[in-house]
Amino acid sequence: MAVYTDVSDEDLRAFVAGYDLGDVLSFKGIAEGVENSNFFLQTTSGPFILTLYERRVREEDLPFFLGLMEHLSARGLNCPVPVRNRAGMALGRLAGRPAVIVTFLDGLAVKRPSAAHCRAVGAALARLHEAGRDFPIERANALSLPGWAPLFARAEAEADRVADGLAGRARRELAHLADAWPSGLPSGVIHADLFTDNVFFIGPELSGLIDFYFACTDAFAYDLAICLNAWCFEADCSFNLTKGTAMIGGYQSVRPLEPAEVASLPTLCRGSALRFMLTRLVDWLNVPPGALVRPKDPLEYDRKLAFHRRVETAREYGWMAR
Ligand SMILES: Nc1ncnc2c1ncn2[C@@H]1O[C@H](COP(=O)(O)OP(=O)(O)O)[C@@H](O)[C@H]1O
Ligand SMILES: N[C@@H](CCOP(=O)(O)O)C(=O)O
Repeated sequence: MAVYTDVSDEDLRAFVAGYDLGDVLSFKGIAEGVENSNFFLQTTSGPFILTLYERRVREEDLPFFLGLMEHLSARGLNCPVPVRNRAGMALGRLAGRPAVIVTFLDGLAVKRPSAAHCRAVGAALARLHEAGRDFPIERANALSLPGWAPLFARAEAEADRVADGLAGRARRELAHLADAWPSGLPSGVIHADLFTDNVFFIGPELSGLIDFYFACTDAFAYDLAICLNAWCFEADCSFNLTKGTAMIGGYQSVRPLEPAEVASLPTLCRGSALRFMLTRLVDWLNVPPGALVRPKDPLEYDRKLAFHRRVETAREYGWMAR
């Protein structure tokens, strides 16, 4: 359960009184999430989500995240939108943290995605990329190639305590990616964390996307690689080509990939796998005392990385430039 910061009833009521949301009916911490403290807030106006921004979120990035949700929603993408208080402000402060109330999205995350889910996610990702094209703010990806070595440095000394040889594998991967990382690919706003817990479905239909707090400006194909890693592997970390093909097909039904993007996918998948292995490793080794959080397994991404190392080209995956 990701609740790093407690909120007293008194503070909550005073905070909500600044909005036109009526009275608080119930308020409880949410048993999912890793990054921020999230609460389900029911008022006489309906359900909302209250988020207190924690450790990785820099306050200067909040206008990007909040503006992006408003921008995407205005272009027809179903995502939460920040609620403004009576002073017209979306961003407030609660329990010493930056805090925002956003609209509640109906739907459920899928635990075991099918190829049809993967296709729908691919299409939604491409729609997000298209809808973000005219978003006026840029935000560099702090968790791309230049960010990985400093991240690794925070975990290197203890990595082999988590798995034999992990430090060496990460070191070699960093060196490989420093040489092989592509540049000049089509870029724009990417979600950068579109995992299964951040996509909602109602029945078979994709109903909405949440959690834009890693969103940034980077290569569109890198976002697709993040999704391939998150959605198209089975529990035993074997890659499911049917799901991967469905996801890429869904993406291309909205935004055709350029040949250079297809050719770069294997490297982007390696980079994305290393990125999530490293953030999970750092989190695994640094759970804040008293935090209610279930850190995610870094070794899942070590295994995905091992798969990608064995498969070198888009042709070997069965991904052909179309
Ligand atoms: N707008 C929303 N509507 C409905 N549920 C939400 C919404 N935002 C967050 N949640 C719930 O809260 C959980 C954690 O949110 P998330 O943004 O993924 O947190 P974190 O950024 O801390 O990882 C989600 O898995 C979902 O269950
Ligand atoms: N998706 C990341 C962790 C970030 O958590 P989220 O709840 O914001 O998706 C991972 O799986 O490592």
